[in-house]
Amino acid sequence: MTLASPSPAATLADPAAPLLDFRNVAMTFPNGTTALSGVDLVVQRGEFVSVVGPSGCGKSTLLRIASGLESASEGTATVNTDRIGYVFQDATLLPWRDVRSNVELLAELNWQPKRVRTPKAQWAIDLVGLNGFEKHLPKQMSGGMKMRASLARSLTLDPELFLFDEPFGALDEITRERLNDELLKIFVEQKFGGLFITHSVSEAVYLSTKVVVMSGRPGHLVDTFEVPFDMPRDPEIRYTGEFARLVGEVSHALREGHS
Ligand SMILES: Nc1ncnc2c1ncn2[C@@H]1O[C@H](COP(=O)(O)OP(=O)(O)OP(=O)(O)O)[C@@H](O)[C@H]1O
Repeated sequence: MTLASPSPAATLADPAAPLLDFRNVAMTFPNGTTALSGVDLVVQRGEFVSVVGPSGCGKSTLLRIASGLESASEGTATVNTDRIGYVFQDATLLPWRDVRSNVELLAELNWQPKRVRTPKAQWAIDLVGLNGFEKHLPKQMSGGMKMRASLARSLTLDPELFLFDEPFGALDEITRERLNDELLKIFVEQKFGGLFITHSVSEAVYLSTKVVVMSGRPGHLVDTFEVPFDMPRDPEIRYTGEFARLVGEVSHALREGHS
């Protein structure tokens, strides 16, 4: 699903400030479960940060706090924009709407007039490679196409901060790699800040400018890796020794943080 944030925990107006700035963020739910503790995390404009960590360590909770859907129980969670895109693993398109009207949905809910939202939706449809499929219903689309439509729906709001909760987790390997390349192309063009949750270390390294590794619950950051490969990223980088080495280092940190 794609969302525009209602209102993040705190917002600043300073354009030089990081898009997202978490300091010592902790989250304990009313039932006593502590999902996060002492999380410090910054996402700057033009940074693509992936988070990897064991199941249940609080990754989705982190995104929900960033989006304003949850409030941190301790620390400060500052988001320096109200233009937030949110893409979930499930594309959650409305089954009775075709691609075009699904993509227009958020703009419609944001009261954008049709003369503005229709060309904007077409721009987003073109950007994600769904040109020619505007009249297709979700039941006529593959998982990859639905995810493209979900991305396009969020792009209509020109997000400055894009939150991704395992968007490609349910897709086959080839479709996932293709969508990774398309997302990177959009990232390079649109220059948003990205916060991307994934269980795939190689996906994290391929997409990101920075990979952070979380410990088991309560989740906190145990390691950060700067990714040295240039943007736009050459797909062939995936098959190099340098790439494999970095994937190995992140996987090792993940295992250490888990034990
Ligand atoms: N609303 C809630 N109330 C109580 N506990 C919750 C709530 N939401 C999440 N939790 C718990 O907080 C912990 C972190 O959940 P979260 O979904 O953030 O983890 P995750 O790292 O995204 O997991 P996964 O990788 O399996 O998707 C889990 O133990 C989960 O059961």
